[in-house]
Amino acid sequence: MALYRRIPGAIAVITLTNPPVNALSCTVREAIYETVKRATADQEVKAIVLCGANGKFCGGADIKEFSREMRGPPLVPMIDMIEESEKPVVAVIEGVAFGGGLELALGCHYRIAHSGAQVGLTEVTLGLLPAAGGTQRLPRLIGVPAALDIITTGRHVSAQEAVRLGIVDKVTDSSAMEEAIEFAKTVAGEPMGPRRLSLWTAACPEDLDSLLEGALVRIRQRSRGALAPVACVQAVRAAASLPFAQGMKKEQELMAYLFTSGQARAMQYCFFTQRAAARWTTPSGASWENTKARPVRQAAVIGLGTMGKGIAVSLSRAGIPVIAVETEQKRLKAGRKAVNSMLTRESQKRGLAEAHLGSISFTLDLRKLRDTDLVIEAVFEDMALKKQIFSKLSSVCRPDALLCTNTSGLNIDEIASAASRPELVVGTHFFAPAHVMKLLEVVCGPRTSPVAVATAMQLAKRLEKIGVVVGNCSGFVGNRMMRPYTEQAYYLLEEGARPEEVDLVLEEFGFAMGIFRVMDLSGLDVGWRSRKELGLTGPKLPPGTEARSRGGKRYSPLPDILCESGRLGQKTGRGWYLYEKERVATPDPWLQSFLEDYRSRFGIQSRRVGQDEILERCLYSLINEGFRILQEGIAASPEDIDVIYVSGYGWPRHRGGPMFYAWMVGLPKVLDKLEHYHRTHPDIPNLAPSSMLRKLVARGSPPVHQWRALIQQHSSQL
Ligand SMILES: CC(C)(COP(=O)(O)OP(=O)(O)OC[C@H]1O[C@@H](n2cnc3c(N)ncnc32)[C@H](O)[C@@H]1OP(=O)(O)O)[C@@H](O)C(=O)NCCC(=O)NCCSC(=O)C[C@@H](O)CCCCCCCCCCCCC(=O)O
Repeated sequence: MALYRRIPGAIAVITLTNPPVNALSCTVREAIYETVKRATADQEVKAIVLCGANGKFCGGADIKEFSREMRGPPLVPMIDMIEESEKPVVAVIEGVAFGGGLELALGCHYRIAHSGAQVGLTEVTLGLLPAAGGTQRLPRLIGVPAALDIITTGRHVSAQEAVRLGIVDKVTDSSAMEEAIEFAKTVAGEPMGPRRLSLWTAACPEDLDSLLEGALVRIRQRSRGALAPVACVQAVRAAASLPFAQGMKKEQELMAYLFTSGQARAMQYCFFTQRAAARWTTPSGASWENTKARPVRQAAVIGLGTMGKGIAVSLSRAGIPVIAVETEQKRLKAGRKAVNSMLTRESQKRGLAEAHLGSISFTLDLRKLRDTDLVIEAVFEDMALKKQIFSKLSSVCRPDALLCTNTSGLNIDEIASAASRPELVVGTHFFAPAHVMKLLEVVCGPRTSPVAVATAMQLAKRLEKIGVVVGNCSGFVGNRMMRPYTEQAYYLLEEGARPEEVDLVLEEFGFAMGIFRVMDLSGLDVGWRSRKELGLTGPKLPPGTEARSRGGKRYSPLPDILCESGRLGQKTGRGWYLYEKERVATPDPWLQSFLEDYRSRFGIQSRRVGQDEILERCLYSLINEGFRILQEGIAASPEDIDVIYVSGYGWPRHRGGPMFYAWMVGLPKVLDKLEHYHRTHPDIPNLAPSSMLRKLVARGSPPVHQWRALIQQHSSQL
């Protein structure tokens, strides 16, 4: 609703009241209409102040209403009505003014913000564009270039920047409300015509076309295939070139197109699932409701390799004092130098005062950890070494200290078996670079206690990461699903495709990088090491093993052969591509002839592999593994899998995540295609459709949010 009150000085105050973010729901819009009409009709009222309850102006349109039938008064005429008011309307921006919230404020004649407030036209992050006049009013207010940036990125703009750009008229460190009331009194009675943005012309650079073209290039690089940012550019072009009324018409047309696109639905799904994952409930019933996280006042990181350094920086940035441990003086010195320079860069970039950083001390002595609340071990992926460390930690640390292992796939239960209190052992799978990447897989072993999970999830929040609780299995959720996906990519090369063809298809789907470019970036030796560990190649491989088969299943030795010949990716200048200029991947003629030789050596008839087949085999095998993960209870819900993929594996947000995408494509189609590919390749068991997928198809392919109820509770590993 919106509350109305009259205060001395002939001011009407209208307060949007719809916790938690004062979203513009049907009821709120109705109330705004009514209260603005009342204020304009009241002879005693000379000016109107519009604010939000609980220190937040407005989080925009009510996103939940987008999936229902639209009811109530629309936003556009409501904002027009405010702008047309002869009495000045002053918006008080505290907390946030996002999306429709900022559009509402742009319809007001003045905007006064608190210094801690943020504004933004965030619709593009939901697969939409600002469709309550934002694409037309903002360019008129601050000029086309600045508005284009804000509208196409959806970024949050600080109050300081907002006043510099002219989005708000004034910023105050004290009460924005009091400031606005005093200000409203001074402008009461003035003509409002000059304050109506719809009457302004947008300041436009001479080279408008090249500005817009440049924006489209950046959009293609950042989010290839996403419709919303492109529509935003078109809407801003309309603001620059058309009268307001025609620009508004264009805005509405573009919105209608986006609104009914699957992309908007996918991105709104991402918005809600990310928040649902943070709420953390497991099928076994553990949740925030019944479990209290232990406070973390001091933490330790063991190992200052790439991951350990990033984790130490993350902890410090969250204001948590850290003890960093290494085994040798030389490594400790190098680690300290690297961490300190990372922190300096971080604080310069983010404008963090040193006082807000947690202190970091460096030591070779594990006994210094006796008072820490939480330890994150981040040494190499070596089970024996990790077990040795956990055994030592058990004797050194406090009995209630949480012991975390940063591993990308080792068995948490086995690591916990070396600790005296396995219930306090939890996996924390950070992603590289750990101080940048948002995802944290919180891995529960069979003995991990709810308190340990809650503490790790609370830590994720403090580190501003997206924590997702997963069960213990090789590769957990994310890496486990990557395996069949990567394997399909190798098989496609064996059958006739080229790395650049596979990558192009995946990049057109929306991944920032295709799988072969990703492998070159992270180093082919990472997978090689783990295949050697598993005895799939290298010295542990039994003599006489067939080159292209392991345990009766198809196997591709292609990546092993590349590694053996020293092609480890970008770091050696050669991998699946050639890197003559640093980081620039070019197709390598050597690889092409190597693949031809390989095919003829193994009698493989090379064929043209179509784009559909590339996409379907790569994605559906990954999705199929997702269904197996659900069936085994390794993930609590399909939404959790999708959050992991969107926030940690570059799955395009406008495709919602693998499980959501499967549902959008149609589960019967996914099943049908998997059956087809499995018939064609019976030696690839990953292509055999999982029983969970069959079950969902048999039940009529219910929407994703209903799958959780169908997952057998008793199989849950969580
Ligand atoms: C605001 C935040 C920054 C707050 O962050 P914080 O961390 O404090 O809290 P949470 O993020 O956890 O949120 C708390 C709680 O609130 C829920 N929530 C947040 N925002 C909204 C919202 N806008 N609507 C509904 N619910 C919201 C959130 O889910 C949490 O709930 P939970 O149950 O999980 O506790 C942060 O929340 C944030 O960033 N929010 C999103 C801000 C945003 O992006 N706003 C833009 C919204 S879209 C918009 O405004 C569109 C406008 O341009 C209006 C367009 C007009 C529409 C007209 C439609 C015409 C369609 C025509 C189609 C015709 C088709 C045809 O022809 O048929």
